[in-house]
Amino acid sequence: LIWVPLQIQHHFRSQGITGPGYRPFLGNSAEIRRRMIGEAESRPISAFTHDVVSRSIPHYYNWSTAYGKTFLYWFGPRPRLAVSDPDMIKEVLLNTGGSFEKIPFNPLSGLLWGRGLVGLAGEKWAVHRRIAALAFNMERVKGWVPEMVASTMKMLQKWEEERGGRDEFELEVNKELHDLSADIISRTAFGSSFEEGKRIFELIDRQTSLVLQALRSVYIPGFRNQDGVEERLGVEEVIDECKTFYFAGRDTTANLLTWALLLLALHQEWQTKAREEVFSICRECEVPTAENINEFKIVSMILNETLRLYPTAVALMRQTSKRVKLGTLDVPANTQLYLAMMAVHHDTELWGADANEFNPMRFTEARKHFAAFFPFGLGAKICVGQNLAVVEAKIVLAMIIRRYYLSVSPSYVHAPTQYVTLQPQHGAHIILRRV
Ligand code: HEM
Repeated sequence: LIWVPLQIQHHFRSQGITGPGYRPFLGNSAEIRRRMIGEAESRPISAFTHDVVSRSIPHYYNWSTAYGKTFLYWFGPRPRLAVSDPDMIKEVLLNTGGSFEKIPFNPLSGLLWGRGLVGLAGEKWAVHRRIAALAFNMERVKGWVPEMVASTMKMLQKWEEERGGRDEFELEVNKELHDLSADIISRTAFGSSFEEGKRIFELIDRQTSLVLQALRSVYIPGFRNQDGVEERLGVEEVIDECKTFYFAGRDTTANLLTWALLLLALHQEWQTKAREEVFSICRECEVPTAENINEFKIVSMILNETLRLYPTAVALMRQTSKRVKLGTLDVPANTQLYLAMMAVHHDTELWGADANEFNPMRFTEARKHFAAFFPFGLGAKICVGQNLAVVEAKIVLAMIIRRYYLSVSPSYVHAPTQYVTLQPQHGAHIILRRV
């Protein structure tokens, strides 16, 4: 617990990589949690700026300022290399030689995730991945558009009741969008609705074995592999995947939509542009359809810019399975890698001097670097629910801005915080006025 970490530290120092220094047993974990995150979370950002890296990932911000973009810190006795160089990130995520693996879960998280796609490795992962990719392919996702529209309609009707004839009203949209996102996953992937599934989700949240009985309506297809043999998941495996989709898909999509609404409420000019686009596309049909999903160019740019500034996944983790070369570095086996997505997305060297500004126009230009933007990950383990998330986000955003003008409420406190995903610590208070 002391000798090996010091040796590893020395190994990195001899290659020019320094960091906060190993502390026996806990490493730097306590410092991160108590001092840096605790301090950052106790203070909101005074104005609604998008220069939020220092608040959202304070340990990365403080240490990269002190030690450089690549530095070494300690998660308990495990070395963790923080990386924000896009070439190195590309090397890690696109590697197919098995040099970089996902970090195995601790037993508690393993209970929740362990046997689903997020926690699996090797051949088991490959089988689950093929089946999940089929379940979420674009054709299938497009077929779910009427379900997404129905869920959103239901939410908007509730909002109208809330408005109760007033010109304008205030809403905390983060909670609303979590319920909506849960409803959409249940209707599409599980074939039930959030109301019906509420009890199921409570049970999942508490990790009880009753999940089995509750998820009867699961539909996850089989898959015929190259040799024509059908690959099917067992009931238990399907249940684990449903839990995975529910957890991996609900908060991420809900928070993407929350940040997008907040950004449009702040940047009125883009709200107007987006609304004009929605009106011009959905002229005859009141609501978006599967056919016009691809026509939402401005809405897409806005969603990308939202994911750049407020990436819901924040950072990706891997670990080296053997001694590897990463860039010019010689990295020992079992080194964890913290791929600082949020820092890359805000990097002025990659995005220009206005990297902290909201400017969806930047997505009309070719990107400087392949790995400058990776909100859904890259390579073989790229988000399997990306199609669902993007189609859902376009539909929900289009339907909301078609119906309401948005502005930021004076009660909104800008405090992006990482709680698994990136979320507004004190909620997202928006004032809505009927269009
Ligand atoms: C805005 C919404 C979303 C974002 C930003 C997002 C982000 C990500 C990222 C960054 C990864 C890669 C993790 C890694 O490489 O370590 C990932 C993987 C994954 N995502 Fe998403 N996700 C979103 C929505 C969804 C949805 C809607 C679902 C399912 C219904 C989903 C299911 C998954 C699964 C199962 C994986 C693991 C894939 C694998 O290991 O093969 N995600 N997601």
